[in-house]
Amino acid sequence: MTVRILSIAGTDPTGGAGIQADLKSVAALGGYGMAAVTCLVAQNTHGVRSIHTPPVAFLREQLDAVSDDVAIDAVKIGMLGTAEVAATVHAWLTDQRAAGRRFPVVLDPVMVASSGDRLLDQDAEDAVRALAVAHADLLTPNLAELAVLDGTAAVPGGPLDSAEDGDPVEGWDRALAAGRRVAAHTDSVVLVKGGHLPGERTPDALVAPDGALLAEIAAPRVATRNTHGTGCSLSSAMATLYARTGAWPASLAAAKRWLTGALAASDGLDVGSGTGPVHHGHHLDAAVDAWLAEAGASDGGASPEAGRFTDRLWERSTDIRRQIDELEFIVRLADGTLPEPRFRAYLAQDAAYLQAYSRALSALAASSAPAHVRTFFARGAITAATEETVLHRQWLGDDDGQDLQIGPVTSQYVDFLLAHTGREPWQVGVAAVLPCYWLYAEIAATLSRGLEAHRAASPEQSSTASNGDHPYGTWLAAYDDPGFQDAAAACRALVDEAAQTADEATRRAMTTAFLRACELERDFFAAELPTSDAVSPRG
Ligand SMILES: Nc1ncnc2c1ncn2[C@@H]1O[C@H](COP(=O)(O)OP(=O)(O)OP(=O)(O)O)[C@@H](O)[C@H]1O
Ligand SMILES: Cc1ncc(CO)c(N)n1
Repeated sequence: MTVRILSIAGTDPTGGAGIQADLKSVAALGGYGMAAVTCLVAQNTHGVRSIHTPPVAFLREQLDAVSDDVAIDAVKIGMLGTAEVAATVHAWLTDQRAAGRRFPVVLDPVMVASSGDRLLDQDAEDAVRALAVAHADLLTPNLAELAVLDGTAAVPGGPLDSAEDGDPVEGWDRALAAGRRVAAHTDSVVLVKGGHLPGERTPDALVAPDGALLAEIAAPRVATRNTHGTGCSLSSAMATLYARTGAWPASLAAAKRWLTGALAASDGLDVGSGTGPVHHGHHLDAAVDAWLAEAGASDGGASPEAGRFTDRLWERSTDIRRQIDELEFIVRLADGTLPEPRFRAYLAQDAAYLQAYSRALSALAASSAPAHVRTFFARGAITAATEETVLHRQWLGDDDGQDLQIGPVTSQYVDFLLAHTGREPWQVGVAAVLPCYWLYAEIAATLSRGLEAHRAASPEQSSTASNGDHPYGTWLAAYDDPGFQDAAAACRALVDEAAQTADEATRRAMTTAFLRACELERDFFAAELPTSDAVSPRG
């Protein structure tokens, strides 16, 4: 059944936060969104300009108009602004309960905007606390709001003590402790959010009134400044998913997956010049593209000449790239905790892959592509066959790979490349090999951040060895090399050029080949490999 979710919140005319973000989030997660406005906020991605609060009697009329007519499956409460508004919502909820209408209530205790602007009167804090105690099932404060609810905003040892700077682990422990106190006091589940902690991780956790830790999720921090409205969006997502499932931990797991994708795709939006919004409907792009393609329209509805073809490829690969970033293999490769046999097994497959890859690039060098494209890939074929193989030999010893068992993903990827570079138009071939350059260049950047964190954690090593004592430091450094990054940028430019010479059907084949290659890159990292003796240790 489609769940009916009512948001009670303030507005954001730029659509990134407040009620506008709530409606988008509810729709993105398959719910039916409704909204009653508490106050109108003149704001944009730079901050709040002014706030207009209509008479609260009118808010009550809006709420009654909804509840007199529609069965509500969950309520999300956002910005309340004043004590009077909070009391009005409080009274409406009390009347709903008295009338026997029970629905879950998610309260996002909005107090300060991400721009730093205050969104709640000082004297309204008590009214919000009272609302939390009486009616909330889930509270979703950020660290600053948690400190206010906890009454420890300026207290040493409170949750804010190490926010933004300081030790993230210690800060997270303090936040969890404050979350437990607030959960007990309000008899609500509290979603403790680590978005404002320093460091590479953005942990989130659910704590119950009895102090139990119901769930903890350590998602990687998405490198973007576009975080406007993440709190609004997450709390609406939680209301929608809980109405569907009745389970907070499952709701959080699904909501975080969606939100991480929305953050990752936010750079594809061009909304405002400050702290931009997230792309709520990022997962819908593919469906719309498919409908348009069926209708005979051009890719994505945009004219083929508008923007770079590879920008759209990048956007379409957002989900796959996020899945790669979240792979245990990648996370542990970055922090150096990947077991060495697993790394060696991967490299052995990669060595086999590179030999075939070199043949695929040679096929492009022998294709009907323009001369400068053919020379680029002729050089690439040599590089793949030599430099990268040398790197592998450092790790795999003199093992020539004769008795190596080629894994199923390796053969899939190799077959895919050889088929697309030999038998398809050259434009499709260059799109098929692009992920091997571009995704690796991007992942290398992510991994080298892991390497830097590692170096920072063991400074005494970094002065003597260039890569600290990170076990895979030399390997990581090779892909972060400027030469490799340049080759990736050049390959991307050739794909853009290829797209300009291609007809619509070929462009579609290019997109399909690129996305398939991205999936194969993901599967290659994720493959379960036998850590067999066929891979002999380095001599
Ligand atoms: N850069 C990021 N990468 C990944 N997740 C993030 C990032 N920034 C915020 N989040 C996530 O977004 C959610 C909202 O967290 P945050 O603590 O930023 O809330 P907030 O301050 O209430 O948001 P708002 O900016 O809307 O006021 C959390 O799940 C948090 O982990
Ligand atoms: C209306 C509204 N609610 C919440 C926030 C917090 O991001 C905001 N900026 N605006």
